[in-house]
Amino acid sequence: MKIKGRNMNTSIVQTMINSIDKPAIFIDTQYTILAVNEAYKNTYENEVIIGNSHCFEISHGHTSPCDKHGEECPIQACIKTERASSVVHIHNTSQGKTYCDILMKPIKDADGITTGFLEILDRIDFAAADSQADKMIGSCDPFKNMLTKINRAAKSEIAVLLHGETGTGKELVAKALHQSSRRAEKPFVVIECTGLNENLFESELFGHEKGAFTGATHAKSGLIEVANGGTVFFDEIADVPLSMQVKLLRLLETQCYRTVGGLKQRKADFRLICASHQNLLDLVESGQFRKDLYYRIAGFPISLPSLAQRQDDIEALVLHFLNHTELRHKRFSDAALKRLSQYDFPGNIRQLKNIVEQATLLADEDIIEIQDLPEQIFVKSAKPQTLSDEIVSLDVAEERYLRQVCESQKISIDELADKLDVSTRTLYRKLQKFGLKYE
Ligand SMILES: Nc1ncnc2c1ncn2[C@@H]1O[C@H](COP(=O)(O)OP(=O)(O)OP(=O)(O)O)[C@@H](O)[C@H]1O
Repeated sequence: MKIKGRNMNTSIVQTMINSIDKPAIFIDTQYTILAVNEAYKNTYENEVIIGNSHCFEISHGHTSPCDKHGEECPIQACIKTERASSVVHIHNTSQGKTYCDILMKPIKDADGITTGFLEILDRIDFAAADSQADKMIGSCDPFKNMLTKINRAAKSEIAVLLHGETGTGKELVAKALHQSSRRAEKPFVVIECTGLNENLFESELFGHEKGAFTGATHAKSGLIEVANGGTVFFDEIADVPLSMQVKLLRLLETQCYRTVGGLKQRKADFRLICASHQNLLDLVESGQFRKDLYYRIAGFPISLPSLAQRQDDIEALVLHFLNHTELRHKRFSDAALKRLSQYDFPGNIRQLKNIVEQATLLADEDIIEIQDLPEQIFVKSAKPQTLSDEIVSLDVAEERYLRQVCESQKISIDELADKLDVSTRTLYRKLQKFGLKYE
């Protein structure tokens, strides 16, 4: 990328910045702010001095660029790829630490030389790095990647398909999508697809007229009508019976429906979000889910990471759930937190929440120790260990592998050391280092 110093028409840039309805700045290649709009100034407490302040000083209170503080710098990505780049950062705004979806665009002159970068901010209000009521909590990379997708999808009407193991937060994400959308003031309606037979599904969805079937003593509105103008969340969409899938497809394609026993066509107006813990493409392959319906609902697929992929977030989530108990003055000991971070949580965030609630009740003292954790933590999970895409240090990989071996092997410690190709003494030393026991 060809880069030029600070030699450009700042009044043109200022006019461009002023026309942007989100907080925006123009910065030169040395991170100095050369133009700023009112929305940006109002976002931060730190005062912007044109030609003097650096972006990282205003947004983070740092004295050097973000990549020197363990965060990705979107300017570096722009320089590398010569294209716009985006990243999710936590900024110190006038409302405290706030997630922001940052879009960075290189600005070139007539000769194709980059004269600086346009930074546009989009606040993400539905998430926080540390405990805040009614927010999604987390800060690890898989969580931040998910936030970007949620934030982008929320701005459009596209049909979103959420895929994640049970308890990973699919309903919470669906609510965040709704609350960040233009439909936020309208209803958010959940349709639990599990256990609904064909008749029930149709009358729940579309409503029924008086006398439409035995027991229909009065007319009843369907959930599609209740959701008018808002969002409908179909939870566990894979459980919709095949015979009903075609009716659902017709509703989505035509946005029209009839109540059970009714003749009049009604117009539906809702944004569609679906969720499944199963891989729908596998179900399409095996003929259990209609391909046409799949492509209709999977406009924008979002995968939710399991808690095992979010080990760095466990402590923040523990504190968050603790804050929501009546015994919020209690604290988890370091050892108890470490034990929690070693467990792989087949029930994901919901299970962690339950465990925190149980442990606060079980602990007689204000400090919650390992022995206060519920027994399930000490029972080997049936979930097979697989290699994830996450890159961890060799030290962490060694710890995880040893933990897995300790839980699964029944041979003597000498035999185990032999198989691991270390001396028994070395094995004991490693077990001690990671706080593991081989029994
Ligand atoms: N990032 C998060 N921060 C804080 N709480 C969370 C987060 N994600 C999920 N939770 C909480 O975890 C619990 C489970 O979340 P939710 O019901 O949304 O999961 P789910 O994937 O829809 O579960 P299921 O597949 O069983 O329907 C809820 O109490 C929710 O508030």
